[in-house]
Amino acid sequence: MPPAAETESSVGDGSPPGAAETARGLLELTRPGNILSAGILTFTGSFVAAGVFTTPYHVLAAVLATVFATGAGNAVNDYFDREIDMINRPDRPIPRGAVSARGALAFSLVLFLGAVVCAVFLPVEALVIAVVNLLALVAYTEYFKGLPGVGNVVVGYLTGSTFLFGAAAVNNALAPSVLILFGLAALATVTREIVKDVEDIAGDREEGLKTLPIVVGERPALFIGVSAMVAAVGASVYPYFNSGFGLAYLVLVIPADILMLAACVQSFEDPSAAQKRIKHGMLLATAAFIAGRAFALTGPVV
Ligand SMILES: CC(C)=CCC/C(C)=C/CC/C(C)=C/CC/C(C)=C/COC[C@H](O)COP(=O)(O)O
Ligand SMILES: CC(C)=CCC/C(C)=C/CC/C(C)=C/CC/C(C)=C/COP(=O)(O)OP(=O)(O)O
Ligand SMILES: [Mg+2]
Repeated sequence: MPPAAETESSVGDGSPPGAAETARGLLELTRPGNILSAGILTFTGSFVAAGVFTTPYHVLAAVLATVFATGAGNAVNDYFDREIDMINRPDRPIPRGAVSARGALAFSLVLFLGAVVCAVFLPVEALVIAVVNLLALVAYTEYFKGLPGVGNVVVGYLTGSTFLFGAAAVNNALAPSVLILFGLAALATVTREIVKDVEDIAGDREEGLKTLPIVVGERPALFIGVSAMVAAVGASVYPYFNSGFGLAYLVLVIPADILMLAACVQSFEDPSAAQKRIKHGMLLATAAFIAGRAFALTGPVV
């Protein structure tokens, strides 16, 4: 398999991409849907932890830091994954020649710098989370992704940490309602990451990665993933009964739970469709968190 272009980029006919193709490729490297979702998760963490914001500029800085960090993590992941993606995802910007490997790396470094610039304005507890997360994002692909289950847990922590980060920006990172949202997002993300590893097993095996499905087998790995999702679904009623989230939360989170559990069953036959359906359920659950806090039962959310 010819290596992805390191310094020069060229599209299908060998000609260099135009400026528009390169710009589209750079935007695509950030995975815009993910950076938007991640920013919403951080905002939700602040919203759940503080309700009406006493420090709106800290919330804005935290949301922007999350957007930059997520974009940087996605871009540097595609840089390190450029050989695997020649097999698994040839349509991505680097393997298709829209962006050179070196260009993607430089772009990710600029985004990492943007995250740091935003994070330095935050309270120290939020700054600590940002530093840990940025180091984890740089190290993920090279050091954690190829270790069975470890990479899945790292991505699960990073996703769930957005709630902690938003809450830390308003000096309330350890609110029980925030901690439960962290756990729900982390567990559900671990499940989706395992399903994605089953989907990507061919390219990962060719690159010598020891992902969970490669080490323990696809079905045992999926059973581990389903167990994590069952635990998350079971815990998803906690915010309604113990944190003061209103009925609007249940009305939205129950369909989300059903959708994600159904996707887990589907993952044994069609992991590609299943991982996408899990993501849809996650987005519906995010709406449940926001609605639950917005229409909270009388009294504070704890
Ligand atoms: C049981 C229950 C109620 C769970 C709630 C789960 C929840 C709200 C999860 C939040 C997930 C979410 C909206 C994540 C968006 C932010 C993000 C960047 C996630 C990390 O994604 C890593 C993934 O490998 C990227 O792959 P892809 O999505 O295919 O680009
Ligand atoms: C709160 C702060 C400051 C940071 C958090 C940033 C967030 C939300 C990170 C979420 C996880 C994330 C974006 C990880 C980046 C690496 C990544 C894309 C992992 C999954 O990649 P692969 O395992 O290679 O799978 P694909 O490339 O096929 O998606
Ligand atoms: Mg990748």
